Amino acid sequence: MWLTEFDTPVLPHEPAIEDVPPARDTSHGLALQLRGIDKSFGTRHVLQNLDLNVAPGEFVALVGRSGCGKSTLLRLIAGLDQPSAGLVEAGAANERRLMFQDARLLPWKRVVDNVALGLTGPEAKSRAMEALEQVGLAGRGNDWPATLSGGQRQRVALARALVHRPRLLLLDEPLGALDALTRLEMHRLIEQLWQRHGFTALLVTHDVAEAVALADRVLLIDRGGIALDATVTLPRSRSRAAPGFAELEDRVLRHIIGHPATA
Ligand SMILES: Nc1ncnc2c1ncn2[C@@H]1O[C@H](COP(=O)(O)OP(=O)(O)OP(=O)(O)O)[C@@H](O)[C@H]1O
Repeated sequence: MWLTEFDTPVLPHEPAIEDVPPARDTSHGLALQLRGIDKSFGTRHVLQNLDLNVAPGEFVALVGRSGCGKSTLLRLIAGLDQPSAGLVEAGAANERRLMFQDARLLPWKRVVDNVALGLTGPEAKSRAMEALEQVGLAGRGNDWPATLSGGQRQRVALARALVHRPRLLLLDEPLGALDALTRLEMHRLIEQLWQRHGFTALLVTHDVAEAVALADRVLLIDRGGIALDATVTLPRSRSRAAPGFAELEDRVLRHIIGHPATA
């Protein structure tokens, strides 16, 4: 499917992206609350009795072995699938946006029209242009998606999410297909946009260093639950060479391979 599942119309008189208030609390003061989540596919129990609280504006990374259920969890939070049991409270559906590893742009629409998808009213195009500017693609709005690099396409996908001013941005391996340098540039961009707009971010990644670089908390999913919830207090923006970075990365990696450090 080409369209994201979140292409909901936005009122034309809504303020520009810069005017967005920080992420609003749910009734619990949380951006996201999961209680007792079970998810099974037939006899395969992927998630079991999983609880999670995420505060507004937090940046949380989900890591874990392939097949541990990271994407399944993100899909439940996005509302694309339902848990077998348990409660998901993640705010209004039109305040959540999901970004995937592939940008899923419509090849027959120009870049700006891809970003404006789902917007209505006379300001739709200018808002889309503004979002493109924020991701460093001012001037590329009239180009076709096929003329963009992989990294640029992911920037467009980011602009397409941001133009809806999400309170919760769900990122499912969005940088997984990019080269190392482009990934680092995208880290910086995502961090800047998160700091500027105040949305809550949930990032699924295979790359523990990426998780440590970006997240306030790194969650390890294992055997259906959260096996590690590591708070990252390193100052931003983080360099892999910074004191403490490698130690934290190593700690998470050791948990993933099943040999947590004892000290
Ligand atoms: N629609 C589905 N039907 C049946 N099984 C599914 C479905 N979706 C996911 N699964 C299974 O659930 C488990 C978790 O899958 P999921 O995609 O969430 O893992 P993941 O941690 O995101 O993996 P990866 O890191 O490789 O992307 C896997 O065993 C997968 O085969």
